[in-house]
Amino acid sequence: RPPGLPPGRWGLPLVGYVPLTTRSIPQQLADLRNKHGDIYMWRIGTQIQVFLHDHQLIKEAFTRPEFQDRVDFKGLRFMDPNKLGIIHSNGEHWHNNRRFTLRQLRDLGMGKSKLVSAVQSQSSLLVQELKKQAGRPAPIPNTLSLAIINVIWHMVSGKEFSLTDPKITQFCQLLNEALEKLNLLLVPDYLPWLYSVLPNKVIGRIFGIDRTSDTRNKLYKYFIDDIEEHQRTLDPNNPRDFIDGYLMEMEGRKDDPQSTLSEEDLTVLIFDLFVAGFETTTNTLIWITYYLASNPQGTSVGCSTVTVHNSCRYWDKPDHFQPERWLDENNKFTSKKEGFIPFSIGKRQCAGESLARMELLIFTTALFQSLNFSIPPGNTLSLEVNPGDAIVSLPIHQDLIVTIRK
Ligand code: HEM
Repeated sequence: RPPGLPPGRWGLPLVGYVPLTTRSIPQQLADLRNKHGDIYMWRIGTQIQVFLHDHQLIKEAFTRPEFQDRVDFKGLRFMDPNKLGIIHSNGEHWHNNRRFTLRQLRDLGMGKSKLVSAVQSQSSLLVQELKKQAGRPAPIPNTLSLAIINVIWHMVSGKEFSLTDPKITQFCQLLNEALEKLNLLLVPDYLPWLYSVLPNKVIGRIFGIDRTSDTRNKLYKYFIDDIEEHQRTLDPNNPRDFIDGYLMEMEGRKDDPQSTLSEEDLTVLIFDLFVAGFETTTNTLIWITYYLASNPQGTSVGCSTVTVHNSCRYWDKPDHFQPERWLDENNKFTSKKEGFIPFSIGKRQCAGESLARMELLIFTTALFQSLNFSIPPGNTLSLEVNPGDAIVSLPIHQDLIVTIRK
């Protein structure tokens, strides 16, 4: 064990600390925090992972350049071999794409933009769909995922799919498949000695790398088709969307040897926007319906997924649903609070925060203006995190009853 490490879980040689428990990852992190304090480590496989649990500490660390680069996960290279786009890129390449993405998201989502109208129309379609299941126990329909996908499509390429178009259903399935496989794909990165005992081909087969590449190629096909169509129809005096913006920037810098812009990079960047913006927003909305179904008096809620959000240091009764904690002394809503960092802090903080906040506001308002959500009689609703996922805090899929508001 190297010196200077914080306390925590070390575990066995080669495999590290493997938790033999049904407790979810956030619950285990909370246990570790209670035992070891604000900084501790967990050796997962042979990789040492250090966790920080204090708002100020996180801020101090994540705003420093040393914490800006992504870990070089081999598993993720199967998704994106050249580390393009924004999520896996580093250095100048990442910096350029991040600046471009933030600017585009700001310009496309401003004021009463077409993007705001797209979010409003997708939320109305979802409400109509939910009305069809009024009065009977049923899970939140897949339409929610399709609506969130459509918002990102709209931003990226100025259009959206009809919800009955089989192309969007297939796209949604592919995206879910790619996201589900991410956990498995990363396993060999935590057990790197596997590469010296097994041929790459066998590792590829066991950990789903082959199948993930296939899923990735099918998803990329959607983006490549759209990029080609935009190249044919681009009017530089009237940029329509994210793709047009990128193509114009690429053209403007075509003689610049420092430029990192390319069609391939744009394809990965679009994929990254879906990876980062789909599951997060969809599941936050599902959590909102669950919390409101369990607490019919409630008015608004922010979904917290990390241990800081459950720390008594910042929150009185952190595990209680208390929407009034978001009101200041003058009863005014306040969205910024010490101990609330759902979009992270610092250099890598969420690039889509403004879009996500706009979507959450419009969808939540549309849903709760027309509908009530409740727990089916005789059932209980679990607000536990689905233990199967380590990356996003997924809710467990359960039935709710939708009632139409008079
Ligand atoms: C409720 C919804 C969302 C939540 C809670 C959320 C949260 C986060 C968090 C915590 C990170 C930092 C991850 C890290 O440590 O590297 C992140 C990164 C990112 N998010 Fe979001 N996000 C949401 C929605 C969105 C949306 C709608 C988009 C855009 C379509 C988006 C785009 C991104 C991108 C591009 C990054 C990577 C930034 C980089 O590596 O520089 N997110 N998000």
